[in-house]
Amino acid sequence: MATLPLPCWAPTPSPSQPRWGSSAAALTGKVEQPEPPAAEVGGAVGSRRGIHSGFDSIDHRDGRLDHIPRDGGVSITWEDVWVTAADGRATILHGVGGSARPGQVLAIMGPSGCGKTTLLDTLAGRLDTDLRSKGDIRINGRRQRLAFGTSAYVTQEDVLMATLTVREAIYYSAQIQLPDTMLLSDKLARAGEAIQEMGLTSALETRIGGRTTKGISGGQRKRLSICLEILTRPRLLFLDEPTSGLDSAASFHVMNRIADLAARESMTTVAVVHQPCSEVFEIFHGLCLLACGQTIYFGPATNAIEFFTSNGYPCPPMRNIADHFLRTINRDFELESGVITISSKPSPADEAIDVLVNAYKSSNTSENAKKEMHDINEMGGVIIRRNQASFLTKVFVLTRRSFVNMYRDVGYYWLRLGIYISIGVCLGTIYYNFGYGYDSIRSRSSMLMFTGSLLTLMAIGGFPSFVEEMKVSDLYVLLYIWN
Ligand SMILES: Nc1ncnc2c1ncn2[C@@H]1O[C@H](COP(=O)(O)OP(=O)(O)OP(=O)(O)O)[C@@H](O)[C@H]1O
Repeated sequence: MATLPLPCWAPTPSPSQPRWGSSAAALTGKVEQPEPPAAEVGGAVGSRRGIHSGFDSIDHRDGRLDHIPRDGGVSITWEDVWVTAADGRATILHGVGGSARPGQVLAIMGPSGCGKTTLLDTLAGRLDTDLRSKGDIRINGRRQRLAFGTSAYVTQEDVLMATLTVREAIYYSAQIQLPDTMLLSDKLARAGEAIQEMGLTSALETRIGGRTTKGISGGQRKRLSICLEILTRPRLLFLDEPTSGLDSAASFHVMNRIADLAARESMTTVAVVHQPCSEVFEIFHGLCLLACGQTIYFGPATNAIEFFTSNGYPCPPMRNIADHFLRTINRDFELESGVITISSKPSPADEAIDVLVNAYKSSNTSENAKKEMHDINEMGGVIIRRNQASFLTKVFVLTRRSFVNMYRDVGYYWLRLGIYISIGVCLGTIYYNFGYGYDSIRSRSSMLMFTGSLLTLMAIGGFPSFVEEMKVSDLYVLLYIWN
């Protein structure tokens, strides 16, 4: 075999996976799908020890992964991605590009409305139907859909069942998401690990709560949402504002744990982040800075400040560099504050965006980013499909969860039961002993009519609970069917 330069995150050669097997497959267009060992597919806790032993050292700050697990992780590249509204009136993303590699955390930052969530949705393949995208998005060098269980997405809005406790939410989720080949004790152990990783031990027995009932705090809700998604140890994790609602210490711990997990499990993490504190910013390996749908900077997070300084926007002393980036390119409030007038020249932020976008296009950073994309695409890689819980397990666990939910919902279950019993007693009293004559036929029909209408009307009362459950179920649909 010809000696090719070894990219920094190439898998350690082994008899079961030759170093260049996947790469060669990508180049020839054939994908070799070696039958993975059962433990690896299932992702059992026991198997994770095996995976861990597959890599010795990971320096996750400079992104060099000297050894990665045999299931070589998932890289994603995107080039010249455009997103427009279906009616053609607005262009949200203007030809953005970038890449993310296993073990790394890529932060997408930018002012509000610049297209961060749209980019995340485009990469995750869950763009709104009223938006159109074009561009070249590749998973391990190929245009392909992600196999089951490969990716997870934590949405901005936490979709959780209000009546469950934190422990129940995680345990039910573990039973539904993890494969039947995994022992229940292993599933619970995996859930325990995720609970510890997200620092939820103290809130385990607290109800989640919702609009009407107070439950866990906003920060704990966010951590719970992340916890539910990392149970399967996805290869690709998309996070939309994982630190919103968290104080700076909690933000740091959550992001730090996600970065550790990414490094340990060779997980590729792409996160939309709003205004990180300096400690959190230091955790990011890569930074994708957007403004008005255009790339201001894409490259190592550590080099971003140098890029701003060399283009005339140095960070003032004692200012958080993430704040500095966002302040420099935020034009939203300039109109209101009178900086922009109809006749005036471009505002300072418009000017900065213009300078930085052009500077980035002609910079070495942009060249390096393109080279990196090319290298990643050349590398290829095998995506191992994961097993999921069987249909029967899902039905059983979801039914059980639904009963627990209804049983604890006083309005939905107990109040309705009380109403049914009272109406039953009334009807029984009114129609008691009405005999078997011709007259009783009319009485029976009117009673049946009344009971039928009542049940139909009462069913409408359960609609809000049904909507809540649908939201949670939608998430599962995304997780299980969309994948
Ligand atoms: N379905 C849509 N149709 C038309 N425009 C849309 C649609 N979805 C989003 N937009 C617009 O696209 C722009 C980018 O939206 P997006 O949600 O990606 O921004 P963002 O950077 O994530 O903002 P924030 O940080 O406030 O969440 C916004 O101006 C928004 O109004």
